[in-house]
Amino acid sequence: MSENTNGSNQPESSQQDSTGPVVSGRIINCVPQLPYRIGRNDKYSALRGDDPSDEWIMEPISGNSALHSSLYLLRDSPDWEEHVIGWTGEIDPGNAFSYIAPTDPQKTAEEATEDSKYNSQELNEDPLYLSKEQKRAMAEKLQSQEDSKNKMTVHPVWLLRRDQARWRAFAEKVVWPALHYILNAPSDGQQENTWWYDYVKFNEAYAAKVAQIYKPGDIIWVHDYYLMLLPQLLRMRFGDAVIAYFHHAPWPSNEYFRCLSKRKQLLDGILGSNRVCFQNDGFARHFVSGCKRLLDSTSTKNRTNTKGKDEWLISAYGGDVVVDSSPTGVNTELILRKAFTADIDAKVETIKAAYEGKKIIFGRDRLDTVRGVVQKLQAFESFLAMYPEWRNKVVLIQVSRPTSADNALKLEQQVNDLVNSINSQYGSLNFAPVQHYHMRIPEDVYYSLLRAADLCLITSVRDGMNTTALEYVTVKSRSTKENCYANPLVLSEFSGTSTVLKGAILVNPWDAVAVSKAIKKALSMTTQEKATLEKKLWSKVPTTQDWNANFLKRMVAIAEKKDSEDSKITPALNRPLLLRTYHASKRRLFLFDYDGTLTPIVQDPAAAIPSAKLFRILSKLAADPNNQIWIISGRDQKFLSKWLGSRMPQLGLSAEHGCFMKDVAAEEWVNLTTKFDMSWQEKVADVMDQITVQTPGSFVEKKKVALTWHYRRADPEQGEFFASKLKATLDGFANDLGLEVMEGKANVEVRPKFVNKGEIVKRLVWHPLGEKQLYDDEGFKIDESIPKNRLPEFILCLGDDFTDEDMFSQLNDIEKVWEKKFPDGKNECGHYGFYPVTVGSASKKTVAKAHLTDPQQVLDTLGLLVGDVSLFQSAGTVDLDDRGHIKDSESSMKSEQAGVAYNMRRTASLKDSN
Ligand SMILES: O=P(O)(O)OC[C@H]1O[C@H](O[C@H]2O[C@H](CO)[C@@H](O)[C@H](O)[C@H]2O)[C@H](O)[C@@H](O)[C@@H]1O
Ligand SMILES: [Mg+2]
Repeated sequence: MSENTNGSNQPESSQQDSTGPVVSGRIINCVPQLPYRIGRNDKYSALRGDDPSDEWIMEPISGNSALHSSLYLLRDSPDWEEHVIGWTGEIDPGNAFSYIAPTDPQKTAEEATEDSKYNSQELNEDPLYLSKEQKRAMAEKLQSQEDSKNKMTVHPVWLLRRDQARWRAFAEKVVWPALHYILNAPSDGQQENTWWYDYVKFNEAYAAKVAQIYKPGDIIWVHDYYLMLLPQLLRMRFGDAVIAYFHHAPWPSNEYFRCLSKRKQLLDGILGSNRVCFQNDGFARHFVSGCKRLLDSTSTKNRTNTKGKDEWLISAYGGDVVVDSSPTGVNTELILRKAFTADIDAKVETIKAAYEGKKIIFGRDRLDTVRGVVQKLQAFESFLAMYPEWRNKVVLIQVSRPTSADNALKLEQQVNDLVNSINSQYGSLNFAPVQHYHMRIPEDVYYSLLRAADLCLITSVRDGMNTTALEYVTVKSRSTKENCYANPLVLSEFSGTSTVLKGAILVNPWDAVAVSKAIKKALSMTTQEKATLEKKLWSKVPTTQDWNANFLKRMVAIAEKKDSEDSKITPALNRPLLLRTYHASKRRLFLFDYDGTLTPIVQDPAAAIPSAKLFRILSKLAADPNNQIWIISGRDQKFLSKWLGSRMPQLGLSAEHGCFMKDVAAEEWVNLTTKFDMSWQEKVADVMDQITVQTPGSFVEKKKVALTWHYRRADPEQGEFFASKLKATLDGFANDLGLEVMEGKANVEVRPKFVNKGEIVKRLVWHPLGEKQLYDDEGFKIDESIPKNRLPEFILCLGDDFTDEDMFSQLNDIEKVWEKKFPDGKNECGHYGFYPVTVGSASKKTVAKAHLTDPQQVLDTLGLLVGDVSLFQSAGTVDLDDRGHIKDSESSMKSEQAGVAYNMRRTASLKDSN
């Protein structure tokens, strides 16, 4: 199958008209980790001669209950065939290696020492060599964990290198803190770069896995911040795919998100999706705002449904990405079934009896800084201080799940100190008012505590969706003798859950006095008040069933709509493919816009001068005699000559949006507008001057032909307002004068209509590459007799703005002509080597076939072509082996050989011990 110029391995036509079914009925769920823990069973199973796959145990893991219950419900749904792709998590090698050469009483001390040395080295070097057969056996075993009638197929992502925690590092140590309003300490960034490298590879491993099973019409559902790059990696491969990204965690204000060094790459990665969904409107709004500020995206807002939910359309890279919210829920049916059994009734009775005469406040949180355990304890201490009448009458049972966070020990210490302080002040020999359990508790104990509780207290300072709150309200909805029906919930207003349980007693966890008052209020509520509150909350608990159904319903609608022409998504440029085509071609033409493409946009137009890096890369490109480079800009001749032409005469230049041209290696400029009446300039300048007076900070750039009104330094709202006013005024007479009015980046430009960047592109492409440009007074005519082998065979055209669309559409038109004229002239990838690529997302729609995020990515991409930047630095599409090494690299081969050797030794050792 041929690859098209954006690198999808679907035929080009399939990007235009969907070839597969709109929806296939299959969901590919990409989750950060499979819902199982995998580890060695025991060291003896192999010795017993059992099947090697029996050495492994796989057990369901707790945590992330919303996501896991969604996976299980979809598995049982008659409407969908579910595929789950997920990392195995850290595989526990257990004691596996001690039996390679078990200590043999017959051996000498020296031999035994040798053995243990050998074994410990093995363990340290790579405890996780699994042969292909073992991996297959484990995958089958994972599959068989599910019941036989299920329709869920599990596809493990194996990443078996040493230090398996590396795969989490960037997500957990860099992204997670920013999402939770925590700023990391300043650093030289070296370690972060290593983590980033692993993060990219982690995402790429998923992309490779999806590619193995993807069929047109599948819905790909990517979950959470470990996989932010995956949507874009998939978009590069499957231009037509229906991709959703659901962000389970909170999304921060841009003031925090923008502190991440990889902020643009992360946003860019997510925006490969058709839909980006959050737990609530607030998070979605922050995301939209971040995209506007960091990527220069535009957005429109719709109020979509009767529930008053907001929905945005972000125009990113030429396509519309839906941004909305849909809170995850819990499986209320299952919870009620599990929480109300005879066994749990008995456990509730026991708990109640243990704290007879006392009210039970319950909390269960992960022990990290954002779950607010410290705040909770401080508030409880204040409560006992403020309300002495409650002393000895209330107990706080706090279950804190351990974490491996860097600061876990410090936090544990702080929590222990607080618990000790409260218990020593307000407790006695018989009773400690805080019962703190720093552990995971089994599900039955958890349900028993939820049922026994008189109050649930959640004081997190930041979370996406707190399922404990939802589970508590669910359990309290049932009235039984032991259940303490309708007991209330005190909930932090900073928890994502507060946006769905708006009726709960909401508190600011930073205000210990307010929380104390809320505890008092909750504990003093009458039965009637409690029942009313519970009724209100229970009706709002989102269920996983509804979440799945609504989410997928919307995705189906998006899949159906995406076929309409106005909602195409432009994928990221496939740089490996670009590089391949570049190397395989000789007659190469580069057509570059300048501002916003080769240089970043800055406040002052005069300050946007070329960087040393740009010169270095352009010089290297131009040094290859097969390359011809043109800068096609809105800038005037003076600027282009001064900053580019004088330093690199080998560049071709076009100024003022196609009004002037200077041929490659020539000195003189040619004016293509000599025959045009220029009296319009005065009229346009007058109108612009009037608007300038009304818009402080704005100014007019008067070029030889074109005029540009700039408002970047004006107040943004005022600038936008007067820009549209100016455009409307100019549009009123532009057509009659043969002018075009263009809205650019914080500017409004006017030039004669008959010249544009597209006309220049037409002239350059329909021209024997390397020959002098000829001009005559009759204007430019296409010479269709030029043989294909003298025309360019690689054209990279880059531009960021509205005016650059003329270049892209010209290339698209020429491509169509060539399809007819040179049907056999395609390259080995099945196209003509045309790469119309937009930079960023200033214009809402683009006819470009691919995008690059910003000028930095442009330079990286050009650097890639001249060998300055490695493929990896230029980001994306590196195939990995199962251990996370780059496929076919030296380290991959070494690792493979070591694995084979290891397995041989192991087998021999097992034989010996039998
Ligand atoms: O076709 P281009 O090479 O992209 O040039 C388009 C216009 O770019 C310049 O203005 C823009 O860039 C400035 C510097 O970053 C920025 O301050 C301004 O807000 C942008 O509109 C230039 O001044 C114009 O003459 C070009 O037509
Ligand atoms: Mg530009």
